[in-house]
Amino acid sequence: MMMMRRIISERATCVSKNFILRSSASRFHGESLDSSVSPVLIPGVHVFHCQDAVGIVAKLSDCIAAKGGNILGYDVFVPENNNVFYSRSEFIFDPVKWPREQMSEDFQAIAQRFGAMNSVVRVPSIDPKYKIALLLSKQDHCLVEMLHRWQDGKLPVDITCVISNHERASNTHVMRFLERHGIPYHYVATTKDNKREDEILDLVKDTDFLVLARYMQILSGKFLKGYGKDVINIHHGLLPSFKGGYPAKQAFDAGVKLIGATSHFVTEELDAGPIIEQMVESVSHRDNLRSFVQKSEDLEKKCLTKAIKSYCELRVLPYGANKTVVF
Ligand SMILES: Nc1nc2c(c(=O)[nH]1)N[C@@H](CN(C=O)c1ccc(C(=O)N[C@@H](CCC(=O)O)C(=O)O)cc1)CN2
Repeated sequence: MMMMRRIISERATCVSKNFILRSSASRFHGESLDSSVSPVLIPGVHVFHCQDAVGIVAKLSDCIAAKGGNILGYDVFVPENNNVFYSRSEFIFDPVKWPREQMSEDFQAIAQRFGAMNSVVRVPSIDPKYKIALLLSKQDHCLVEMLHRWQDGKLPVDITCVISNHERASNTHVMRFLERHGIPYHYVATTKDNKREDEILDLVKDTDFLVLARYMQILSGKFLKGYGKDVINIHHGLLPSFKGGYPAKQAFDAGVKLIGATSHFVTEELDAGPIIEQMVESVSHRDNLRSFVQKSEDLEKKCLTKAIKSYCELRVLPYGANKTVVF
């Protein structure tokens, strides 16, 4: 699982959109700025994971402050009996005073100083959006939700393509939406004996991560190794219960009083990867299988989009063998 293991030093590009935060009365270095002369400030996020040591927060916060950055939020997690340190900081800064390339170098220097296992910085208004491909089978409610959240800007990603082992008529809502937005749809028919993973790998080679939005084919270890980046799945059940197919029916047959959905990283073992997000809803004797399925589908749509948003905002970090820290 390659979650966020990249030490990213993206190339600076011009500020791609007017995503500017004017500091009306913000202060840094003690100067008080009024809106007539204040520089344009833009948001940045930095996540850090290293062996615990004294002075990490001081070094990281000084790195930001020394370049005139102003920290707006700072989360730290140091687990008990485990000598590791996690942090996520949100800050605003003047890209003229702190050029993007220099920012990567400055955080990289601290990462080297502490032998960090993870140090990722992102400036949403400068850095390229994450490129993702969406894989699905027959049901498309998760895909539709993802497309609508992407359309209303809540999912800051570039969808490079949609891949499915089911064909869809061109006059369907999904296909018309994809055509309108220039998102290619690839029908890759799979069989038990031929999962056509090499073709899928070729289609997704330029993405930053993959999203399985009800893709009902088990990906091989060879595929996951070959892809080498994160794959995020939505399971319409409350893992680790009810792994595998038809979890809503498994839950119904088990007489549960809570149903749920789980978004997790995909590993070779089915439905066993580190959990990113879970959502639950009560059910009762008054529910039937149809309402179990309907409630599960409503939960999984929300759970998946929240997990993808958290991932894009650098809130998700690997923790131990099979857990996550989600700031
Ligand atoms: N390596 C992994 N691949 C996939 C995972 C995973 O965790 N690791 N998650 C699944 C999604 N999934 C549940 O969320 C799931 C998908 C498929 C099956 C299953 O039994 N598939 C059958 C074929 C079913 C069909 O063709 O309709 C099979 O592959 O034999 C169970 C659970 C996505 N991939």
